[in-house]
Amino acid sequence: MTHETSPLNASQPDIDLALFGALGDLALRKLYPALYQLDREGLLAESTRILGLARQDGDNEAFRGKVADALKKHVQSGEQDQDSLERFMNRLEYLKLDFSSVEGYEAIRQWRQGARRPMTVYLAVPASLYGPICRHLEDSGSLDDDTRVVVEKPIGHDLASSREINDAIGEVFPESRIYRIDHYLGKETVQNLIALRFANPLFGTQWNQNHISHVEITVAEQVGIEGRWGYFDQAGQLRDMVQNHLLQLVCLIAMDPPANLDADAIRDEKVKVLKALKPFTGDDLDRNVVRGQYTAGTSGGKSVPGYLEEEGANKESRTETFVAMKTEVANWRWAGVPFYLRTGKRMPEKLSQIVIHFRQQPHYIFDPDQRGLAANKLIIRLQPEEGIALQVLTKDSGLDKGMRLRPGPLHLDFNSAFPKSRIPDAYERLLLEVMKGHQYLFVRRDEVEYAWHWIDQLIAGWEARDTPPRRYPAGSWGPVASIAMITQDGRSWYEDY
Ligand SMILES: NC(=O)C1=CN([C@@H]2O[C@H](COP(=O)(O)OP(=O)(O)OC[C@H]3O[C@@H](n4cnc5c(N)ncnc54)[C@H](OP(=O)(O)O)[C@@H]3O)[C@@H](O)[C@H]2O)C=CC1
Ligand SMILES: O=C1O[C@H](COP(=O)(O)O)[C@@H](O)[C@H](O)[C@H]1O
Repeated sequence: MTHETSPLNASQPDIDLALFGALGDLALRKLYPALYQLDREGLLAESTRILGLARQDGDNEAFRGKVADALKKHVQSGEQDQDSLERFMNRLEYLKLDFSSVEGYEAIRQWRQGARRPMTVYLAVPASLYGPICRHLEDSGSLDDDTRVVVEKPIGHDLASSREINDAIGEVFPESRIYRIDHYLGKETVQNLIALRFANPLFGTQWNQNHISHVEITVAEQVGIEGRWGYFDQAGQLRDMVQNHLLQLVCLIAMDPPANLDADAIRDEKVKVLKALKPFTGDDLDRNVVRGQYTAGTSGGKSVPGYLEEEGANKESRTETFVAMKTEVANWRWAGVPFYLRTGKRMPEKLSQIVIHFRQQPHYIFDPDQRGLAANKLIIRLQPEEGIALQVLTKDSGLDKGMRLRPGPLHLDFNSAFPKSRIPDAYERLLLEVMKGHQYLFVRRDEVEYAWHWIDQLIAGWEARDTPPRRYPAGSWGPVASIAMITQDGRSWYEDY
């Protein structure tokens, strides 16, 4: 191992990886860097091979050149060492293939001939190809009984299309060998939610409507749509971010304790949360959901175009780039506790955090002027830096202060608290878990479908109203209405960044 302490559990699952969409954005920007890091950490078996499949002309050498360029760009220079790079490059092979036709798949069967290790097939391609690729793999005799398939989000556009895609994959693979990625589940702090909630009685006993007044989730992105107009305009922020990432965060915060850490025990509890999400009805939608679209503004000190001026834009588009909502998990634990969610593109900074607001003490004995001081908050920061802070009230120090209170954090910054361990990227964790055959960080079919069911009713309400999104300038925290939505409840978005 070339690195100090690996936060990933050291073992080397021996697999072959067939990567469809091998020259696409996701592969180049996320998957090779993650695989390289696993290799560098000593977590890929010596015999593991990686077959890149794409439709561009090319051979192994040209392919390795492209991957090397991607690693140069996307791996920190201090983490690029010659031995690891060379070892990684030697694992790579290339096959030119048109995925939509069974012709050519025979080459995958040949590649696998004689290999004893199981194959993982990673589909980094549009979801419309998931079914055809699985079918062609099966028909060409390229699959074994232990082949696993990894699919990316979004699975479909709504409940009906996600069912079709899941059916098509399910004709070839049983659920136990399907790994649906939601990369937020691979983020270190997201996994820490499980440890935090279920390993610490301090929180476990307080985690309900008796002690928590409300929950906030912000997933703010500084980027715009990064040249992905074609995809994004069909999706919008609700489908792109809320249907998957934000709802997964809601599930992990709201779920009841699973009986154990088995994948299905956890996923059963998450499904119960999705089923308990209150649907939006009638005026609820106007009051409790805000859609926004960014206009020209400033991002990172530079002028940036509005959504409708992005390359390839349809000037009439009403697609939302921002959503804020107030929702509720209607069950025994959470009844009456609002969950405020917001996510948007072109916000002032990249910031993902969950804030759990605890209730005030029932009887207050301090200076009445200080009554407004906020009660305890637990701030769980996913990015940019990962950490957990508990906002507590303590006595202000000094002889002349009497019993004055002062809010301050009890703070756990993962980078400084555990300086020896590098925090792995979400894709490293997820790829390793697939290779090990662990499904607990992957989304089960019924989770995807209940999430779509809830999103579909929200979209149907929007469509029935046909109101345009509210505008917000790039570089702002979204439409003013999203601030009004929370202030009307006497609260505000937590802004002590
Ligand atoms: N990029 C990201 O950050 C994220 C992506 N995802 C998901 O990951 C998947 C891949 O996304 P992304 O990498 O961005 O997409 P890209 O379009 O960048 O990559 C897809 C790749 O698949 C290839 N491809 C498409 N059709 C065929 C075909 N019939 N035969 C052979 N090759 C084909 C494309 O080739 P060609 O270039 O020749 O068209 C392209 O290289 C999608 O499902 C996306 O929703 C999920 C989360 C984030
Ligand atoms: O899945 C997606 O996620 C990214 C945001 O991911 P993050 O890890 O950078 O927070 C988002 O930009 C993209 O539109 C979406 O498809």
